[in-house]
Amino acid sequence: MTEYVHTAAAQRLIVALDYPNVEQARHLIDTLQGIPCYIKVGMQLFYAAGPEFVRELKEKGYSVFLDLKMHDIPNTVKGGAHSITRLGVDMFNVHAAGGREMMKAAVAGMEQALSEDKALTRPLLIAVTQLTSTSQQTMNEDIGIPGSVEDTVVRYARLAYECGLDGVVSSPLEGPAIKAACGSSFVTVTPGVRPAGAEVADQTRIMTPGRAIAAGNDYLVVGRPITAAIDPRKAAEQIIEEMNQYVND
Ligand SMILES: O=c1ccn([C@@H]2O[C@H](COP(=O)(O)O)[C@@H](O)[C@H]2O)c(=O)[nH]1
Repeated sequence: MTEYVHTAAAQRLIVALDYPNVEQARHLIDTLQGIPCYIKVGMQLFYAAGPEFVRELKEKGYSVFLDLKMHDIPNTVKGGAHSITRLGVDMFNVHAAGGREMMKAAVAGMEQALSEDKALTRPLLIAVTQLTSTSQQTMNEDIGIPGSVEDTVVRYARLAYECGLDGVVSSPLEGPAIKAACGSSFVTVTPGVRPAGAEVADQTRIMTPGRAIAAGNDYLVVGRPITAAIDPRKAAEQIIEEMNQYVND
């Protein structure tokens, strides 16, 4: 089989399968066949389809980000991290707002699963900082966190780093500040990506695919600009081409 033309860029695109059922999700997967992108399964699809669909994606050879954003007491998150790691996903997440003990418990749950089953590969465990739909005003006035979004995101990133996590979810705008604070190998996974002219919808902290990669972010999460496009494959390929201009193969 010939290798996909922009493999290095495609492997840094995470396509969000935000669908209500497996039929629609499978249809998109078929449409994207041959593109070596990451696939993200979030709450909508996981609550409808469960772990079986995650296993199906793994059997098809995809790298899978299970985006369940755990945020609960440490003991519960430890158990959740254990179960998720046993599923064999490549990336999963918790909310940094759950705090130090909760994030350490997530690491412990993951490590327990890895010690029980040596066939498992260690997933990336990342922490959500401030949702990309959250504006400066919302964070200050509704949520009640003072200061700038960037400072809050970096504070959460530092805490996640101290707890042994591999990286964070943030908007692409905060990527450079996170890397400066936590080091270049601390992974940034960035939703809030919109090609020029695309509908912004509920996202508030956004960047184009090219600028997000040029800013040094590791993975770009893209949902509706692909899933809601008239031609999703073409939309994905255009995004990958734009990313590719800033990726060193
Ligand atoms: O801060 C966050 C954390 C997660 N997401 C998820 O990423 C995708 C983005 O989808 P779009 O359609 O491209 O907006 C979606 O699955 C979110 O749950 C996020 O947007 N922001």
